[in-house]
Amino acid sequence: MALTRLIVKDFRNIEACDLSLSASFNFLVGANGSGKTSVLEALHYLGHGRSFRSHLTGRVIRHEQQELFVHGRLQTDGELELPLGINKKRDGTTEVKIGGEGGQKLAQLAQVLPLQLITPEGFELLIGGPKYRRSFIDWGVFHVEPQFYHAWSRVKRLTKQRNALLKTARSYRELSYWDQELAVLAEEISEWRSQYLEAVKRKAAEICQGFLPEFDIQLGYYRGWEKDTPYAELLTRNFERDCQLGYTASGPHKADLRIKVAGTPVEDVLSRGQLKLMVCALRLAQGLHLTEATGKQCIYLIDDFASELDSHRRALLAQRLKETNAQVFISAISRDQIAEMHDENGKMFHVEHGKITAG
Ligand SMILES: Nc1ncnc2c1ncn2[C@@H]1O[C@H](COP(=O)(O)OP(=O)(O)OP(=O)(O)O)[C@@H](O)[C@H]1O
Repeated sequence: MALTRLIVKDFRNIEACDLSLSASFNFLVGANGSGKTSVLEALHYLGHGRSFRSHLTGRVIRHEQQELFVHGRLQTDGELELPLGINKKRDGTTEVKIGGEGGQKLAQLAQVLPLQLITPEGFELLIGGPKYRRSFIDWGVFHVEPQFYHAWSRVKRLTKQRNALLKTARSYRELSYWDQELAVLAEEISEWRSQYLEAVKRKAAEICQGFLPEFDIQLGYYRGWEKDTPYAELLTRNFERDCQLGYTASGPHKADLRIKVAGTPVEDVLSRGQLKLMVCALRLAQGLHLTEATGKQCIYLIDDFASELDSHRRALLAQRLKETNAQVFISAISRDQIAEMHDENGKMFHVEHGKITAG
């Protein structure tokens, strides 16, 4: 599965580009501020309907323009190509097209175009708050478990509604009806997350063994509330405390992935380069599991590939990426930085002042 073509219009400093892509490695090389990350950001926009750099659409649309446009052609199994498109206007209106049909949801776009992003700020996954690791887990569960999206949206809505009720409720009876549904869905989601992590953990451990053989890395899943207690029981038991707090203190919205090296949090042990490799190992493991579980392949977007990595580690990462047979987009400031990645089927794009040329 790969994008064969990418058309971008009025996105950051890119006025217009139409790129014919390689199904393996696509290198974006150019000076600082030339627009390399903007190409990756446009691809991310096509898969998620949002930027990974700004929540404000106005920042992403090219200055003085009213709308941006990203269009891709996705080669799936067989000969057929699926056209995908997103158009976003300054007033916030979004139009998503899949297979030429408008009115599609962003979640459907995310479903057909699984992307994995690795940026120099990607350490957040390891050292940032639990929300980064929850979204790591949920990316995978979303792709392998068709019921997840609906169940998780419902849990978020029910928890919000519960938090509002906690501020006025006089007795647990006022919440119990809603909690029944919440408890069932929370248990289901936690089980999916747990199963997913079990599978990914094995793959991540094997990749880490190659990247960081000197460390014994452990991944532990925390479902968001104590072990062995059914969620329904916890909600009842914590009612008074939740009322005092004004929100639901425990639950799947507090789930986390605890990552340690010999019992110590990773940020206290690993160097920046090692942290980057660990992030790459986790994301590669997710991609491999996706292919195994669904037959789909994810597309890797790697911004500033060389940062923090010595040439030996770059070669290791390049090798592992090649083995996945996935489509990869890599940005770098110079060709030297990607020398370890030579790929006969790859394509090189030169980026300069928002203009992108192949060659
Ligand atoms: N909305 C916008 N309209 C026009 N230009 C923009 C907009 N937003 C950002 N820019 C400019 O786009 C350029 C591209 O930035 P980008 O981050 O893509 O560069 P880069 O090649 O990845 O740089 P680096 O190597 O430093 O990471 C920057 O010069 C930035 O000032």
